[in-house]
Amino acid sequence: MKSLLNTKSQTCCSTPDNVSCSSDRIVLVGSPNVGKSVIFNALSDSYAIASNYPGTTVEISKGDGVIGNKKYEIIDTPGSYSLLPITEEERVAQRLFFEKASIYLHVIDAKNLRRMLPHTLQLIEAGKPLILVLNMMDEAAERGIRIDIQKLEQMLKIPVIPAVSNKGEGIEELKKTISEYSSNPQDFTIKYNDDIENAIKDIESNLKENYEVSKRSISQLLLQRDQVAFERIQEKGEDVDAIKDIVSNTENKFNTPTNYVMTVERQQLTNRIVNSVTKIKEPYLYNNSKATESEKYEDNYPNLKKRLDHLVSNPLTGIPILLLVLYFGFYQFVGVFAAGTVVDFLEGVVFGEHLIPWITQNFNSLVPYPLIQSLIVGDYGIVNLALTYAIALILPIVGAFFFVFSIIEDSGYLPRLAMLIDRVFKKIGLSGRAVIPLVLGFGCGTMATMVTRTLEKPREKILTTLLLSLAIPCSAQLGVILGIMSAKPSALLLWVVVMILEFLFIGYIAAKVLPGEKPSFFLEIPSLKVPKLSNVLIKTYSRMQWYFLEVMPLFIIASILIWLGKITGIFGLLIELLKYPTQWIGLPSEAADVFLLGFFRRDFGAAGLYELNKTGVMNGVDMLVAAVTLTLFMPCIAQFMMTLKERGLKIALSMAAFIFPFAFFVGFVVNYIMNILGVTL
Ligand SMILES: Nc1nc2c(ncn2[C@@H]2O[C@H](COP(=O)(O)OP(=O)(O)OP(=O)(O)O)[C@@H](O)[C@H]2O)c(=O)[nH]1
Ligand SMILES: [Mg+2]
Repeated sequence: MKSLLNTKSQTCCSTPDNVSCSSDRIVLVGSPNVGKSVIFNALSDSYAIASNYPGTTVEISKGDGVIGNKKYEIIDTPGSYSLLPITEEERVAQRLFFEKASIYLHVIDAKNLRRMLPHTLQLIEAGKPLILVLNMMDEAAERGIRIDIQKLEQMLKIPVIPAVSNKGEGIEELKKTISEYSSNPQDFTIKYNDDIENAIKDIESNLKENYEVSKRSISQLLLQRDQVAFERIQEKGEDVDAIKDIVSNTENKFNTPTNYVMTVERQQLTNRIVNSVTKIKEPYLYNNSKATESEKYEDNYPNLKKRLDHLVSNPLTGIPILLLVLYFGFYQFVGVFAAGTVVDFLEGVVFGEHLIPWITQNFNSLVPYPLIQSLIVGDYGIVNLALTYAIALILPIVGAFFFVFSIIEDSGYLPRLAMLIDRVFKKIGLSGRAVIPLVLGFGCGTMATMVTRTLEKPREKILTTLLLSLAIPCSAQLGVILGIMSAKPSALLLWVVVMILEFLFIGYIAAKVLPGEKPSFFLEIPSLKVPKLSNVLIKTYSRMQWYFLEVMPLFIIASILIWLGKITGIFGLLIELLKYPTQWIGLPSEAADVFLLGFFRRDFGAAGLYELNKTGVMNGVDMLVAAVTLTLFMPCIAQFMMTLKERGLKIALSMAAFIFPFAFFVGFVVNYIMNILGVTL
């Protein structure tokens, strides 16, 4: 699967003369949502999505950048809180830690120094060439926090650069510091208690090989039973058993896990540093010495934002606001405007009246072979099906969705929505964290399946992947369904109700059946921000580009497969077979075509439904049943491949085996109930 992000990499040969050819690396690390991707974008020639919610970056992205007159490979990593990873994407960042890098940039949020500095201390101890970027200085200032940068530099013995990276402030200074950086390993150590120190020394003396990080630092990781560190020393052929003995002996000396003991001591040192370098301005100072750090900040949060924050987070006002966002953002803008007005114009006028007749005519006169003609310009040919659907139908809908989604994500609304929904989600075995991949699923299920990496527990990942495959329609499908059914609002409403019930029902049952640990909910809540138009546009563009590159080849492959299926007769046979379940759920047999298309892509099927609707063979109830069945249907090929990649063959196949009969079963039940009640729509 292609990376979500552009990874342009040039060879040294293409470097201009005045730029030295080097493979030096700059690695950006730090907690989620501190601005790493914004800085990556400023330093490199590539683009990584930057959003106002934690866990935007789930894969490493690479780009090249010229700083001073030297060329660097720049690497953006998923957020990680410390050197000890918990989630999968933190592990991604950690693996890189054992590789060579010329410079590490630790990006932290200046208003959360106390929480983020322990990670800096770990990086310094690892002997990595390090620059500390104190980002979000504007928000720190807003809360009355003053940081003495020079003093912090002296205490840590590394360069510290204050920045407001989304406004470009501090970037030039950062570049200058990078180009002047002379990588002297720092002689900075945190002194732990004697038992820990002795264990560290013992482990160090057992490590015979050379590493890219200090032995002291590896020993500390081993002492905390870090998996990646153990993998690393095993690869190098060290005496793992002897080291494990030291680790267990040390653990026996404490009542609490070694990891905890060390974290507390590191935090104490951090507190001493933070107390001596920061000042909170008087008017902002919270007059309660027992208040926690976050409570103090809470009090310093500007008033308007605080009120708005309260409105969106409190269920009484939050739920109506959510409904308004859904109605205007998704129904009106994506459904009515993009899937209705824009698609009608593009598909009906631009493609239908001009482009397709023109291409067909010219092609047919140039290539007089009917077989080839049907492949290229036939009803299901590449031009009619792949190009028209991908460009005139799907692209505007996906674009509109990502435009709205980018505004929402940039404002910081998503994590608040996660908090709001957490309680309901607990009942279906999920945590509020799952809101982000699930909402993203309304855009593109493939992308969303990848984002399930940000979830903590395997069980929650499986559940979310299943719900994404089963119950969440992607924007292309949603757009088409909204477009068709907006003519029959009651059918649309019923469709929404059936989907919600089914989502909750499957979630509830799956949560009961699936073994595994339940998720805890911990999500950092970023500040509310006014979304920046340029940021929203560039994000929408980059996601559309990704979607387009992902979709286009699949559409073309699907067209070819359909063509092959048609000329070999396999297609006809499959349609005949599919007619049984189709009729069983009360639909006209023509709908079998739609379901077969749905095999190739779910939105493809929805587009088929759109065509079928135009012929007028289906009534309101039929449309409802078809839309329900199709939404539940197997996801598109791309999403299936991603599920396979993220969850493995066994789980992906089990999901598929469940989804197919289940979709028809629900279609049957809906049709049955409608008939019994004598509903006409
Ligand atoms: N106020 C303010 N906002 C910033 C600053 N730098 C970045 N942001 C915003 O903070 C949010 C997070 O930025 P990202 O670059 O996505 O953060 P990240 O560290 O890559 O996050 P993950 O990929 O989730 O780990 C975005 O909305 C940025 O526009 C800053 O200096 N000040
Ligand atoms: Mg990022």
